[in-house]
Amino acid sequence: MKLQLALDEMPLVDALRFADKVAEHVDIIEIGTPFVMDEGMRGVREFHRFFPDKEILADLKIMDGGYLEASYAYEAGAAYATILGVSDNLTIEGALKAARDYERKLVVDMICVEDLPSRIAKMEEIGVDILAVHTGADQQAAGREPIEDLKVMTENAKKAQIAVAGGINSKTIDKYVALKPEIIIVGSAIGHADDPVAEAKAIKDAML
Ligand SMILES: O=C([C@H](O)CO)[C@H](O)[C@H](O)COP(=O)(O)O
Repeated sequence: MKLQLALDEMPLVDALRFADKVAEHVDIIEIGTPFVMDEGMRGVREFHRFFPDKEILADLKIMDGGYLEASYAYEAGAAYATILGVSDNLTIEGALKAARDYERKLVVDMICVEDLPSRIAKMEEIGVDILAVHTGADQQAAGREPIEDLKVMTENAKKAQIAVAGGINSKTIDKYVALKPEIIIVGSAIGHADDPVAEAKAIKDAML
């Protein structure tokens, strides 16, 4: 089980310093969507350069132009790029072709997918690598969390690896670990913690 640290809100230099502090507890470093919007692929390139031993994920949340946009992430050194599960199947197939051409992985973010079981089946038919259950920041603010969607995912996914994101922290980690996803994604709980190293360590320790 891998811990993915989502870096969403920091300027590049602050994010590099921050990641350096918590890196020993982290397996995948995510260049989050707001970060990518702010810095573009420079963020991906710099993290790949400074953290050659970590896998880098570019959270592009692709919605169109699957091959081209995923290629940007892989060219910059990302091991993973993300695409939205609500995208057209042709877009997902294009991004998956890019993943195969670059020998990297494609993560489908299932945020806002209404019929999870049927979309999971379609994504597995297309052959995507990883399916991510995700309760977004705005839904979190309305009191929602991803545990029920994760249960649906674990009951329905047959081949794809599973990731989960959405406000997970050291107090809630155990119930997510119990469902055995391959990747647990944590952003604000570590990024906003008084002691980010202790929070990252507590989360990673719960996964061991
Ligand atoms: O993907 C994310 C969100 O859409 C902002 O881009 C976050 O990186 C992801 O949800 C993890 O962050 P937390 O929910 O704060 O743990």
